[in-house]
Amino acid sequence: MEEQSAISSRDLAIGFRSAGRRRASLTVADHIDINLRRGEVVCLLGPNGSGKSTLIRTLAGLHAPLDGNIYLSGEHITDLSVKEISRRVSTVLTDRLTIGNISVYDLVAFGRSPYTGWFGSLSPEDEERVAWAIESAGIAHLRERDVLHLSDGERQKVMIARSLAQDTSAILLDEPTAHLDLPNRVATIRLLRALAHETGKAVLLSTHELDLALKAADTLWLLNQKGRITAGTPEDLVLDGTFEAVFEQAGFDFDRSTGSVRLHEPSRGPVFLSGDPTGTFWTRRALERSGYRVNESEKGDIRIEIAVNQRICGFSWIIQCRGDAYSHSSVRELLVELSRLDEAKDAP
Ligand SMILES: Nc1ncnc2c1ncn2[C@@H]1O[C@H](COP(=O)(O)OP(=O)(O)OP(=O)(O)O)[C@@H](O)[C@H]1O
Repeated sequence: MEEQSAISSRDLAIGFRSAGRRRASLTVADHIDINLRRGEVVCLLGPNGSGKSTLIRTLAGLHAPLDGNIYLSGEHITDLSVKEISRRVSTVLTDRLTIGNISVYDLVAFGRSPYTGWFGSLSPEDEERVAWAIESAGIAHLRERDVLHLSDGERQKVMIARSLAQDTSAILLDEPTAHLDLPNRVATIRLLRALAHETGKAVLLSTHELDLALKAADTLWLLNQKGRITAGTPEDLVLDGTFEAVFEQAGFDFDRSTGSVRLHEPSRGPVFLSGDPTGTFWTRRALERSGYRVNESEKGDIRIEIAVNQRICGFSWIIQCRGDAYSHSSVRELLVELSRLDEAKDAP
């Protein structure tokens, strides 16, 4: 529904204009018709250089489009003043901070400038919003620190807090989790999802973390190397093969059955696993790393049953191979046994 649209584009072309006559302008992507709706988290994925940052900057009004139209809450971006744009869209970009001698609190408070003016004083409501943004981003302990002396991850969270303080209907973030450790990545994604789903904001974030995007996004925008965007629900794009196609290049092997990237070409097996789901999951990982093809069907010489062993508060693995059974109590033992069985099979 158009009234739910925070940002949309029609026949948009993005790229870089030449500075002089001798250089041609670079079209990064064109014919872009997207709709970023309130209340949803969209992850923008694409190979290096496909144009994710350029798209984010263009949609935020920070970079001029080559052609086409951008609408913020239904209004053409060129009909809006800079202040009106900054009340509708906030950004968290990858640029390094060039200002120093300013505290985290003051930088986050700058997020209120579309409402107060650069030198305007904060109202009690503004202060409340800044305090909420600092608390939500988990940076209360950094309030008085100089922004120049923050770690990359801390700075990233401060920029997210500033964007929250800006209180816009759309939040656009370029690789917001790049410098964050796993707990902070999870916290940031949870926060962004809560903002979208509970307060109706539209969230667009670019990332190279395929797994995170597949789990976090309500909608994926896949930008391929030819500048084409395909939008859809993550699972639909995996099942119809679009997801793999976008990253198609030698050595990239996405396993649709597990939703993860395969690092190793299987050369042994197949092995059939059954039993406890947690044990099966981790056993599969170890087997695939060791070059085994793990099979869904019961066909094959080797079958492994994984059970929870109450007596030792752990797991046990029973290998059934050519009429014999072998019992083991660790993945390491299991791998050694499988190697031995492999060698025995190949022996003359
Ligand atoms: N200032 C510029 N002038 C000319 N071309 C540029 C400029 N900045 C980026 N490009 C080119 O535009 C294309 C898109 O770049 P962009 O940074 O948007 O890609 P990206 O998908 O964000 O890449 P990455 O995943 O590596 O961060 C690339 O080919 C890049 O070389």
